Formats: sequence, structure tokens, C-alpha cells
Amino acid sequence: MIKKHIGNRLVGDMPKIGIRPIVDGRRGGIRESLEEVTMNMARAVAELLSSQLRHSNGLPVECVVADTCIGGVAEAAQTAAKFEREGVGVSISVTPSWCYPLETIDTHPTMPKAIWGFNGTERPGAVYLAAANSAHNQKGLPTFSIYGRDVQDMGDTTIPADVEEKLLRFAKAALAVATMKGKSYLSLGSVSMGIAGCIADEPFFQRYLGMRNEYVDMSEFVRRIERGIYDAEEFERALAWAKANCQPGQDVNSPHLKRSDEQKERDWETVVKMALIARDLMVGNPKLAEMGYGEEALGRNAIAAGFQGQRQWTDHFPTGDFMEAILSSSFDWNGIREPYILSTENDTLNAVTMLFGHLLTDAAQIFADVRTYWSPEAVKRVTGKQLEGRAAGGVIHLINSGPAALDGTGCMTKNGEPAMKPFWEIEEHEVEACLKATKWCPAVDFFRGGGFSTDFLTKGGMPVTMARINLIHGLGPVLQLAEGYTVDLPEDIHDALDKRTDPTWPTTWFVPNLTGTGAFRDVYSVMATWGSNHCALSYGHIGADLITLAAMLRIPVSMHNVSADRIFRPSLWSAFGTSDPESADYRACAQLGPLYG
Ligand SMILES: C[C@H](O)[C@@H](O)[C@@H](O)C(=O)CO
Ligand SMILES: [Mn+2]
Repeated sequence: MIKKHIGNRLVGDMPKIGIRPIVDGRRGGIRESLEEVTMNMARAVAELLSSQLRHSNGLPVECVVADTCIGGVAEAAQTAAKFEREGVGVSISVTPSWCYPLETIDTHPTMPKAIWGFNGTERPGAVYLAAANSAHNQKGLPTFSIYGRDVQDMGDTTIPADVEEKLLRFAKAALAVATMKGKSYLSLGSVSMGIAGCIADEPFFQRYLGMRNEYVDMSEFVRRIERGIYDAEEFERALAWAKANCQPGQDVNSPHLKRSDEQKERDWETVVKMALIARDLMVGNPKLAEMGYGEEALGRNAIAAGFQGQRQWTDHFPTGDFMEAILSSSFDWNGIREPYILSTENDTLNAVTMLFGHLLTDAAQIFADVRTYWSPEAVKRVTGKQLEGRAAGGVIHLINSGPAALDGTGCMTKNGEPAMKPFWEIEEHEVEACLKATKWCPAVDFFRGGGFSTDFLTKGGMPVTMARINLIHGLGPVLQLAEGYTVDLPEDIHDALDKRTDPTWPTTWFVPNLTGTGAFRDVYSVMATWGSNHCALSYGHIGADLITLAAMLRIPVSMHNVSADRIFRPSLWSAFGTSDPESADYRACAQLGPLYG
């Protein structure tokens, strides 16, 4: 039975969720009558979140409830001290009654905050919520306001579905914020082929994400390969696994560029070593300490990384595609595990987008070039065929050698439909299906040093969200996203279009959901409005979650197709205007500035 690995080697405990029961401090009847019902609300929220959520590394999400209800500033401070001791990174206050806002609110400057004000009328929880929102807004400490649509009876301990949805959306995004904080982004090499996204913008990482930047020259791979600084036993096991599970694909190179069988053997050894080394550079490996490499054993505490590859490495050594694809997937020779976030071409901004998608969905991500918009007319011209169904208005060809996770084949399922899912839900036969659907083709002429690229075709019918962070001079980071579906094209159409590009690379045919206006007028306008050469593709329609996360970090969203009823931002945003939420988002983010200053 294939092993599932819970946890990872990143330094630090996983952030906890702190729950703050807020109460009217008046003794002699009022406080006493509220204590139990307020604590029960806190316990119900803790139970909901710890039963519904897991960290992306598979560990359970823990909630910490304040020792007492908070009726005034002394209890607020005691709770803050407890949260500090316990490693709380997310704060949720709950109350069914009126309480004293300035005396009870959470004033932590950076911790994401929400308040659930019970919609009952015996005691006015919603009045507190409104007053507490105004206190937060006046102080510049944004908070997410949760208020059920329907009145509940005092003493009703159930959490209504609309409140539950908001609590979960807030908590998952807030955990992502807290999980990134203090971790590193590791650049393996620097700028690839002049792609601006490869510039590791330290102020962005530090001020918006609370992360640090680490850099290792690609020559470190050569040192570790030549001096044997990797686990030799694991290398033999990984190589045997690769030989048994990675099916050879077509070699499309012209005869004078084809590598010999002996060269290909050596290339397999190199690319497997690269995978081990990149992982060890990111998160360390205790085995290296046993071998006398104590410094190397520690790694860089990297929650995400990127490999430059092109061109200095790939002009001479095998391409990093195997390393990128396998580390980005939910499994390898050791079993089923959390995917590593490793971008190709060291596109730091796409890596961060993948990290967002991973922390929100817990699943692997597809990294791709946004290569071609195929209009129905152009498809008709080159194939003689008409695109139909979901593809009728044209398709976007997502394709890149490298870190498209093998999960992106769509060979895993949820309720019988193609899916990408958290590693703890993945079965052994699904891993086998992904490997069966993938061919490893000798690299094409872009890569003069050889190596192998993954060739697969993503199954259609998956709900997905395409996203990207761009850095804009004078504005800072902005997020763009498009919810849509992967689509199946008839085989002859796919073949004709695929052969015009790089048939040795993985292809995903994507169609965004259209709204008929702006960037979502048609499929063409989505492609034309995309802000760079790359995107990250996550499973599911997670646009609302990305928008919530972006608001926490103060990253405005420049383009999305999420309906207004699903958008959940801090209450402060509405003070910047309600008829045009997109502009209000820009103003709110600019006024507040990056989360970490
Ligand atoms: C092989 C080529 O250099 C591709 O890698 C290139 O088109 C890109 O992917 C650019 O993002
Ligand atoms: Mn690319």
C-alpha cells in the first residue's frame, strides 16, 4: 500500500485559529445570563472549523478558545496573551449580545479578523457587530463582518448555512495568510529569458506576504551532483521508480539533434538527482546531516520556489521539467504527499499565485503559458471543423513544459468527475492513472542540454480558476482571475492544434465563464486582458476565495468573473463606495497599504 505523508519539513508550528467570545461586561444578571450562550457560540465555531478544515500539509486545524468571555479590556489583553503563547494566527470574535466595542475588539495590527454577530433580537448581537465594525474601521484594522440573514432564537446553537459559508471562506484565506508569514521564497537561479515575473521583488514578498527571499545559484546543483550531496539510497529508489512509472514519449527532434540512448540514460540520472536536490534546497533533509552536511540539511524554509532553467542551465544540462513536474505533483517515489510549489523559469509571481491556489484548495496546481486564443473561425480554417458545446466561442491553449502537476491530467476524481484534490483524498489507483496518462518526451530544441518534458492532455469538464499576480509600477501587486472549465476537443481538432505548438508538452484547453461585459465579453477578451505570459490553474471555482485572500493582503483585483453575492471582503471596503466595488477595492487597498507595512 502506497504511503501517505502528513506534515512537511517547513519550520514552525501551523497557525491556530483563536476564538473570542465577547460579552456585555455588566455583572449582576446580564453578563451571567450571556456567559453560557456566548461560550457555546465560540465552541460551535471551533467545532465547525476544526472538523471542516485541514492544513494543506494534512495536519488538523486547531482552534483555541479564550479562557473566559471577554467583557472588557483586561480580558481582551488576557486573550491576546494566550493567543500569542498558543501560536494563533487568525482571530474570530463571536457574540449574541451588545458589548463595548473599543474595550473588547481585537487590536492586533496584522492578524486577519472576523466577527460573527448573532442575528437575534432578544439581545442585540448585530448592534455590537455594527459598532465593532465602525471601531475597527475608524482604527484602520479591517475586519470581516458576519451576520446571518435570518433571525435565530437566543439559545439556538446551530450555525446557519450562510454564516458557515462565510466563516469557512474567511478562515481558509486567513490560514493562508498566517501560513505564508515568515516562510521563504527560494530563487534557484535568477531571471529567465528576460521574464519580469522572475525578478524577486523583495518589498512585495516582505510587505504584502510577510515572507523573505532566498537565492541559490544554479551552480549549487552541479556541486551537489558532482560531490554526491543527496541521499544515495533515495536516489536509487527514485530512479527505479522513474524507470518503472515514467513512460517514454515521442522524440520529435530531427536526427542530428536526437540524443543517444546512453545520453538519455545519463539524463534520467541527472533529472532525478535535480528533483532530490531542489527539494532538499527548499525544505532540508536530515539525511544530509548524517552524511556530514549539516548546513545543507537545514534547507531554506521555502514554502515556494522557482527554477530559472532557461537558458544558462538548459543550454548545457538537462531541463528541469522532471524536477518541476514531480515536485509540483501530489506524489513521488516516497508515496502520496503535499505538492511542493515550484515554478518554472523562476517566475516568482506565478509561484505566489500557485501558492495562493494551493493554500486555498490544498490541491496541486497547473502552471502554464497562456499560449494561444483559438477562435472558432481560426479552428475552422486550419481543421475544417466547427468548435462545439462549451468550446463554441473559442478556447485558450494553456501549455508549458515544466511544473504542470501530473494531477493536472484530470485522472483523479471527485464524485466520479475529473478533479484535483488534497493529497489525503488521493488513492493509489489515481496516482497510477495520472502516470499512465503522462508521457515523458525527450526535450525539444529549446533545451540543448536534453532532459524530458511531460506530455499529457487535461481531461475536460473540470471546474477551474485561472489566476495571476502582476506587479505594476506605481500601483504594486494586482490579482486577476477567470473561473471557467477545462474542455475536451474532438481528437482530430486537438491533434491538429497541438502539433502546431510543442506536442511534447502538457495541454489544457480552457474556456472562461463569460459575463458579456469588460474583460469577460468573450474568450478572446479574457486572453487579450491577461497580464503576462503565465497563469496558475487551480481546481474548482475559487475566485471568491482568492478575492477574500487578496483583500486580507491588500492586493486589488483587476479582473474577475465572480458574482457579487459570493464576494466577501472586510466591511471597511464598502466605505470606499458600493456601486462600483472594483474601484472601491483599489481605493481601500491603497489607503490601507500592504498588510505588513
Ligand atoms: C521553451 C521556451 O523558451 C518556452 O519556455 C517559452 O516560450 C516560455 O515558456 C516563456 O514563458
Ligand atoms: Mn513559460
